[in-house]
Amino acid sequence: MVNLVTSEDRPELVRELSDALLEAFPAITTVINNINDRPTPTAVGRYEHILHGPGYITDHIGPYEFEIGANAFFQTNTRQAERLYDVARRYAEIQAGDTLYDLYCGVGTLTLFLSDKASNVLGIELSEVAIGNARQNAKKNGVKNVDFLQGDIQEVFKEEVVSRHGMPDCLITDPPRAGMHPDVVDQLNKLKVPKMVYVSCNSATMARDLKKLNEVYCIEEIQPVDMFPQTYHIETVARLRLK
Ligand SMILES: C[S@@+](CC[C@H](N)C(=O)[O-])C[C@H]1O[C@@H](n2cnc3c(N)ncnc32)[C@H](O)[C@@H]1O
Repeated sequence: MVNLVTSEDRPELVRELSDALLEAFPAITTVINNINDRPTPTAVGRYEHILHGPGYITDHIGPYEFEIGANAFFQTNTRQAERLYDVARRYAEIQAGDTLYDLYCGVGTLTLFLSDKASNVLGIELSEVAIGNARQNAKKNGVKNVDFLQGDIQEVFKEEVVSRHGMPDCLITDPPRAGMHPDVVDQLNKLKVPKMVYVSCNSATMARDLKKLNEVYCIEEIQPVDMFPQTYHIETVARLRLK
């Protein structure tokens, strides 16, 4: 996948560049143009044009195949991602009939990975592209016991959602580097989920959130996973249980 991020929407220029890239690198399967006309250094545009191919790539984690758009999150180290998800699965201790929530679910990776034993799984995610990919990924992998909600966790993860989808027996949270918004942490403390698994790529914000969650939950175990070899970055998984 090649994602051309431009500050202007100039189809005649990007088309020429896209054609040249496709000729020089025949292995490219899809080319996208994200138009970011805001003064921010981000690769996620306000909108995108698909210049070539389906607009997504596919990758595998465990037995599952995932479609991934340019604006959707996917773990960069696919081989280690399976190990990370194995730790999350071990910590979640899902029993037959369990209801599971997957907050910040991306393209539904953990949602599908943990769906086999659970009775139903709800994934919540901000990115429209990622949630579109997640729904498609569930269909593609024949997983029928999952549901996805698009929106900001802070807005969406409210009592109405719990009354509609059922009280979770276990909840996975895998927020971005900034960690969880304080309101989301408060909501988790209020909800009193029996088991929780917190996956994080930023130990500092995770420590901040765990300190608050520790008012209501015991932190039973923490396992680092080396997702970023040769760097000081580390992914961390924590197992929490209601006190
Ligand atoms: C670290 S990724 C985890 C994705 C997924 N669990 C995985 O392993 O592939 C964090 C995800 O949170 C989403 N996100 C960021 N802020 C959010 C918010 N306020 N509400 C909902 N989702 C959010 C991002 O789009 C991203 O997909």
